[in-house]
Amino acid sequence: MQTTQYVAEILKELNHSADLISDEEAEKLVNGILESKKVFVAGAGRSGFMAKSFAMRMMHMGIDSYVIGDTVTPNFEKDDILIIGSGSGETKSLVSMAEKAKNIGGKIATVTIFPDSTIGQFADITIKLPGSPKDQSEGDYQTIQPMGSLFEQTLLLFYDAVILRFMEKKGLDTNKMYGRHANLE
Ligand SMILES: O=C([C@H](O)CO)[C@H](O)[C@H](O)COP(=O)(O)O
Repeated sequence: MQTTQYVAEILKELNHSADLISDEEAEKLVNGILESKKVFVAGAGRSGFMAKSFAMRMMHMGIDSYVIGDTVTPNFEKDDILIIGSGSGETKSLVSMAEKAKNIGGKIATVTIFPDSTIGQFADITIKLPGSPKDQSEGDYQTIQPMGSLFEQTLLLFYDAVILRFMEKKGLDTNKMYGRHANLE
């Protein structure tokens, strides 16, 4: 198959994924962000790249958003929300982070393929995305892509859709947001 045909196949998979996401669950995340003082995002590997993109757009909207692991990330407190994107819901560093955040008392949200996973059990808000985990022997979802690629792409699209929903609720537009974009790059 040619590369562009693979692009078309990936888009077909993503189109199908979009139909399987719950708006009710998504709205809980939007409201959770709205009600929180600071917003922390976390994810490992490729899921972590999507989290960084999400944090950047939240910053553009004027939200106090931070990526776990960055040097300037402050302390997590009771009024804050931690959003963990993890296909498997079992990535060890994220499990212990979720446990710690739970003990501190803030809100935990997770975007995952497996709501019953260990991270899912710590979460107050769970958004289930379709896809296959990185160890494809642990899922039966059909995808032509390796490991968790479909989940990770869906995660980025989902985060971008949450941004659009948030912009709609707050009456924000791209020009207002661009005013906050880094001007020393
Ligand atoms: O980087 C990743 C890998 O390439 C899988 O496709 C994962 O995003 C990383 O290992 C985190 O895994 P999950 O927590 O299960 O998303």
